[in-house]
Amino acid sequence: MDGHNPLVREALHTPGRGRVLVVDGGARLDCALLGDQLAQAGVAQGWAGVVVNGAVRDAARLAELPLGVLALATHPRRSGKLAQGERDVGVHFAGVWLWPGDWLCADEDGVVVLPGDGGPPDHL
Ligand SMILES: O=C([O-])CC(=O)C(=O)O
Ligand SMILES: [Mg+2]
Repeated sequence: MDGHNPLVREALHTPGRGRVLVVDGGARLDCALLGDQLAQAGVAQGWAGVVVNGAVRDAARLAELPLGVLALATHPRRSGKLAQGERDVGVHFAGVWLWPGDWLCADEDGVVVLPGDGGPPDHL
């Protein structure tokens, strides 16, 4: 999504049903794709967590919310507001593919991915 977060906003305003939102921000560290307002919306919609391959902001407030948030870094600058990017697709970062339907187990040390039934297409 290259520094723009409207798709994150859109996702977190839909029912989470206990799921984790995975956001591939291309490891950009110069703007925040998530902050306390979007995280609060995610809590209200029943999301369990957000994993961001990029940066977040409002870190002190994020830490107080009942939402698991993992990111590469914090950065105070808000992201752009163009509706760029894709939703409900596989993403590849940190050497791992993640697919819709995979299970994520996370703690303070990191994330383990367990394959779900969404799976990669046969050609991968
Ligand atoms: O508005 C944004 O782009 C991110 C943010 O600070 C928030 O969600 O509170
Ligand atoms: Mg904010």
